[in-house]
Amino acid sequence: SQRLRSSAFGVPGIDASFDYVVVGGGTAGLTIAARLAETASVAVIEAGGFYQMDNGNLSVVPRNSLVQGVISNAEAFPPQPLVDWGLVSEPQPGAGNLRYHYAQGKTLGGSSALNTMGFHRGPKGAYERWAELVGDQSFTWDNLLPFFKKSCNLTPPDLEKRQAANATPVYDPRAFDNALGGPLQVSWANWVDPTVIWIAKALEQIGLPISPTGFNSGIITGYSGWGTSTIDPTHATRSSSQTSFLEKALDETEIIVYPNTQGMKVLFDSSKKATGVSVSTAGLEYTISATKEVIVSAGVFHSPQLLMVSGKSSGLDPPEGRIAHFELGIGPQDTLQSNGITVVSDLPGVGQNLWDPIFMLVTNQVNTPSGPSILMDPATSGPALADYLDNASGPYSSAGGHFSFEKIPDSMRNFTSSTASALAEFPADWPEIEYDIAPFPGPDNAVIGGIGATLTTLFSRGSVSIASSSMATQPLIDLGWLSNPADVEILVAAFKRCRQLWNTDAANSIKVGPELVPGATVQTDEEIATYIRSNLYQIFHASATCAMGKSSDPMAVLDSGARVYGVQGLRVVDASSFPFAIPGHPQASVYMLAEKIADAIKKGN
Ligand SMILES: Cc1cc2nc3c(=O)[nH]c(=O)nc-3n(C[C@H](O)[C@H](O)[C@H](O)COP(=O)(O)OP(=O)(O)OC[C@H]3O[C@@H](n4cnc5c(N)ncnc54)[C@H](O)[C@@H]3O)c2cc1C
Repeated sequence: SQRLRSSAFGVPGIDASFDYVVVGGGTAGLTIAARLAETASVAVIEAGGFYQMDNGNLSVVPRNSLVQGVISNAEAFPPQPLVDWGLVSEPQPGAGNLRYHYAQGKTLGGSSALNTMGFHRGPKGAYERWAELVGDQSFTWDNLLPFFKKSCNLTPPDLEKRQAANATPVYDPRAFDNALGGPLQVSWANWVDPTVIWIAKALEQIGLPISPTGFNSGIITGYSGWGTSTIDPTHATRSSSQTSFLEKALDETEIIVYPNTQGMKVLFDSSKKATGVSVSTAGLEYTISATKEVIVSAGVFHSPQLLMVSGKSSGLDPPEGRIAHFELGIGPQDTLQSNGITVVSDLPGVGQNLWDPIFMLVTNQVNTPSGPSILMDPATSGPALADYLDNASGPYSSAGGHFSFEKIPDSMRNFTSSTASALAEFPADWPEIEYDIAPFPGPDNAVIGGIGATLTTLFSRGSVSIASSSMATQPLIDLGWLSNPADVEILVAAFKRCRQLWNTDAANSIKVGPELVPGATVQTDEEIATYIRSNLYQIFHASATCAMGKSSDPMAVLDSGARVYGVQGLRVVDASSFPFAIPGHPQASVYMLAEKIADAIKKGN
């Protein structure tokens, strides 16, 4: 018989034991927990609650994902403490020496509940590189495709609702297999912004034709096109790991969730096997034990932090005569020791290798009707709301959904030889730039068109470290922005491409007045670089702070099964486990990885 929904939640303050304990009920965490719960007992420890209650329509309505204040990268961002961790970076010398707020979901669903819903898979070459770096052919595109497919369900585009003949999605349906019953909803938005349609035309005019396969078949570079989003098309609401994987698991398994509960330390026995997690719910501390494994899925900043401050033990031989409980950590020895933590596994790579793809914008005023102007004008905003509620279409139903990727064309590659040879190391199908189109509101109901360029080959590396031995203290985040001059060179070339885009016939037909930002005074490479350094944004694709790699790689943290080197019974499965930032948007790969590792665990690997 069906259990009560309320039976699915753990009782705070009471110790309990499960086969698997997953720390972090985010994108990867809920996916792996839901899959493991099909055959085992599983607890999920999540620091946040339900975003539908804690962030209302801001997290549910697609349009709002683009405009919610919490995605501001300003140090003085508008806080949303119930759904965002409020992380702020260390000053970034490469980017105006400013500190940047970096939104990260703190809710069941994690960042899949805060993101802008773009969904696509990376290029085949990126996964071949992953396979090479970890020495495991199960990471090649062909071998990963079943896990990509398993996670999601595709709904074909609704052309009647989209009402945009110039934005008809082209895709290869063989990239999906709905018969597998993947719970994540993937679809095309039921509305397309007219400004985006014009700029998409401009992209074609600079040499990026519409992709014949779409962006889920492992081919992305050299194409533009209408991409999929994690939107449930029935009501045009967000599909997150919570609405998909967790909902399914709550109905069909015995999964137990501890919401509003923070994992504070992983616990180990004397053989360095993870035995559970010390957790805290509103200050109440207790232990959730794992008879089989602890899986850390706390995201790109908190997973390395948790490894570094974990855990506690009374069983290991105490150093220097200390007895009973002492702090243990997994990570760089120096960092741990200076925070009074005893090293359980000296892994210098923990928190290192942070890839954070960055982007910058060139903007112009445009004369096209657009989401921002439609929703600001009372004459059109009411009908738009009715269209959303009645038909699941109109501006509220879309979070964007246009992708394009390229390598900088030969005619514009004035790179230094060191940058050129570094770029040549990337696989041939790995793009250097992604273009993102964003219409936003200007003064007097004007529409500003933004063409953004994101670096997808990235040479700068940041890091995550700790300021104390407690998870209650924010991690120290150095984003590393533009610390490598090659990134500046490539972004300068990308900036010029953005101007080329704005000077196509298509863009000229909607442009009003002179370039707004940065404007005509910025011309030389040096002026462009200066502009970029002080107008830089993250695209929230930070990855690879607990990178997988071969055991011979001193910076590797995880083996290809996502097991932490040097201890037993502990894996890290989330965007931190990637060896690099997958070019483009990562969430499809996060879901895939969680599916893959769940499958491996179930098969005893
Ligand atoms: C604003 C924004 C926009 C984005 N847009 C896109 C997009 O359009 N397309 C795309 O593909 N990707 C996008 N991304 C990136 C993508 O969403 C993330 O890469 C992905 O969701 C990361 O998944 P994860 O499992 O690694 O971490 P998360 O989903 O962030 O999950 C980590 C979870 O762990 C919890 N947690 C952390 N520490 C603890 C602890 N100690 N105890 C208990 N719980 C803990 C957190 O609360 C969170 O729920 C975006 C991200 C953001 C933030």
